[in-house]
Amino acid sequence: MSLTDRTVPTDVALNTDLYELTMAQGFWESGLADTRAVFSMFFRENPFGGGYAVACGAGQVADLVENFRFEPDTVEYLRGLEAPSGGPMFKDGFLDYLADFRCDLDIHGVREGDLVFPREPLLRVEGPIIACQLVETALLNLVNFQTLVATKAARVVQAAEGHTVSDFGLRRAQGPDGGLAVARASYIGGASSTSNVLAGKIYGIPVFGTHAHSWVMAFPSELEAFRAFARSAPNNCVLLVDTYDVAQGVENAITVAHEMEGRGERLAAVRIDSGDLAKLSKLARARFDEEGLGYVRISASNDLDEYTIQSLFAQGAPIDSFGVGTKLATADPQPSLGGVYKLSAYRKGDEGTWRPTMKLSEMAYKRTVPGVQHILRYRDASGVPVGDVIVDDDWVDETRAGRAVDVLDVDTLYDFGRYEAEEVLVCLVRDGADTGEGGTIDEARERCRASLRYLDPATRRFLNPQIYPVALEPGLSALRSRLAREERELAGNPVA
Ligand SMILES: Nc1ncnc2c1ncn2[C@@H]1O[C@H](COP(=O)(O)OP(=O)(O)OP(=O)(O)O)[C@@H](O)[C@H]1O
Ligand SMILES: O=P(O)(O)OC[C@H]1O[C@H](OP(=O)(O)OP(=O)(O)O)[C@H](O)[C@@H]1O
Ligand SMILES: O=C(O)c1cccnc1
Repeated sequence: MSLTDRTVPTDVALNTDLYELTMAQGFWESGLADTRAVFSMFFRENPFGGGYAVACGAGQVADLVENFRFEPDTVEYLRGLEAPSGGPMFKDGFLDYLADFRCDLDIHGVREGDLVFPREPLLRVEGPIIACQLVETALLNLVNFQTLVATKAARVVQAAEGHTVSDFGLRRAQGPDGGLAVARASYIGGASSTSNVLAGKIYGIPVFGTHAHSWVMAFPSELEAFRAFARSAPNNCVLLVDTYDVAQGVENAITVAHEMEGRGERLAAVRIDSGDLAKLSKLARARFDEEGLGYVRISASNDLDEYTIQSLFAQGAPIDSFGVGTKLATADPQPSLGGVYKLSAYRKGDEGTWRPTMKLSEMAYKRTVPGVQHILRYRDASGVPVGDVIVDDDWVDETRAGRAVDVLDVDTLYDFGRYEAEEVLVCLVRDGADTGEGGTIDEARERCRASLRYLDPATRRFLNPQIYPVALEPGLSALRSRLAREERELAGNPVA
């Protein structure tokens, strides 16, 4: 695998499921390739039972689209594929088409670091249906995982109450690409640094590290190990004090801290990686303070997540920073966001208007939202978001401005008329080219911080958070009900 300045592998066009190519060949052969389509990428539930998700991945969408090419060696690989019942999988004419293919799409998306809620379009992809279909898997792959991890990171950072969090997850991440995505998404979600040096080089994320137990075990005694580390890394000295016994480890760190002071240096911190982190951090804090070493910080690690960190502070643990690995990198306990990509409108030939489409599932919960959707976020006078409304400009009910109908329950109505609204989606890609609206990861990180600061604490809390209103503009809601009725009638089941 080659790693470049993006997380997506170089051959982005093949970073897909086979069926996208099979369908693309079908669209090409049926003369449908240029039918205009709109797809919406969304998820149905906030991850981790929380009240929000942090959008992440949109900043890399333009890069993906601009590099979406079928290079000659890729085309030759596809030419060599055999269908299960014999013969070539792909036709020569289609492969010639792919060789000249340009991903001529317009893509709108929720900016990285912005909050996003169930059923609203995280991405809206518009263009020839063949191009929309070909990018499906790669877009989901890019946005699903990073949104999940950015949300996890935001929760961990929220629990850390202003104390720093470092991503330590590379060793437990889902492969090298997964580790990079974790570092990037964690940083956007609010982590201050990563132990992943490649992520530091590629994305400019600050890197941070201490030392392992093996360092201590490689010396005849812990004190000698600490002394050698302090000599070798005096400006970056964090000593791991739990290899044998934390109380003794702290005493050894105190000895070394005093020796460092004699050389005009400072011990930065100690790290505790096992045992009762509340009890041991209090012990360490008390001893450093008694020794006039109040500047030595206390760092903790060991299978941490938002709940353990919250509990540690509830116990009064004087911990200054956290290293969080496994549970961040694997988005424990929810391994996937479950984001999907659904056709929401299409337009044939030179038709001037879109035909909205929806998927009517047996479960109302799985019913999609039709149309060319965008999101209005309403805020109260102090900037707190009070609700999001999904709008299709072609289906607005002018008589009910500011009103909205809950996305899951048509009997729940909202009136946002007295609030200010802002557009949530930005145009990331226009005619296949980067608009520059994706922004930098530092901007995304700041956006996430600000968004969470404004979010109602009732929606932000971990336990039984208040559901943030996501609604449809009344015209779009009426359209959705009509399409559902028509689809049921077509299926011969008008009352279901
Ligand atoms: N005071 C505490 N309150 C709540 N959870 C804690 C506290 N101290 C530690 N934990 C968490 O409890 C879990 C288990 O801790 P424990 O001391 O058993 O570590 P361990 O993994 O068994 O130790 P080792 O790393 O030596 O194998 C970890 O997730 C740790 O973060
Ligand atoms: O606990 P995490 O959140 O995953 O953070 C990363 C862990 O990785 C390191 O130890 P490693 O797992 O290699 O060994 P250990 O568990 O025996 O300390 C480090 O000491 C952390 O405990
Ligand atoms: O630098 C550290 O302390 C570190 C990095 C990765 C995993 N565990 C610890």
